[in-house]
Amino acid sequence: MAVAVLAAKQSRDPHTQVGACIVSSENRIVGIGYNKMPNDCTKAFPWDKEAASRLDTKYPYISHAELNAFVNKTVVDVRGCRIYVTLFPCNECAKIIIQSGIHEVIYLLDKYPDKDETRAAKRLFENTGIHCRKFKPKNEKDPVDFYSVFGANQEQSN
Ligand SMILES: O=c1ccn([C@H]2C[C@H](O)[C@@H](COP(=O)(O)O)O2)c(=O)[nH]1
Repeated sequence: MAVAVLAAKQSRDPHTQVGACIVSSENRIVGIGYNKMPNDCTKAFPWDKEAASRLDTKYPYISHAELNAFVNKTVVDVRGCRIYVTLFPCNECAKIIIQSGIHEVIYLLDKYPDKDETRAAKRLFENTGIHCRKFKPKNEKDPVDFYSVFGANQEQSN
């Protein structure tokens, strides 16, 4: 999860930085990603959350952290791997996780539990038997500030 947090810090999304790290059954990191605009689109698209038209917001354009971790993978097959994500995956990312054969999702924060995208993702994971668990730092002295990507007090709210 520390690697996913570090990846999230690369994101230019001013509101929510997300990191993802795919790990093999032999505990090797095989893919890292963060939420970003697609290559060569960095300057052309807005980071706004709201606008008169959804087409003028960031949402239709962002390439999500999980997709980028999958695209960046260093192995042919990620079947049997687990994925560490700083944010509970949306339904589109859930589909990528399922289709790629990843069998476990470890998330840091479930920031949007009431969004349809999150609820659909949970249904997808439940139906496919993909195990999801919230990441728990091993102890308070852990040198990584896992929640720094979300700002203060996010840990308590979930
Ligand atoms: O599974 C997911 C869901 C979302 N993201 C990214 C997409 C956006 O850049 C942010 C969410 O922005 P908000 O301003 O918090 O709505 O998270 C992702 O990478 N993976």
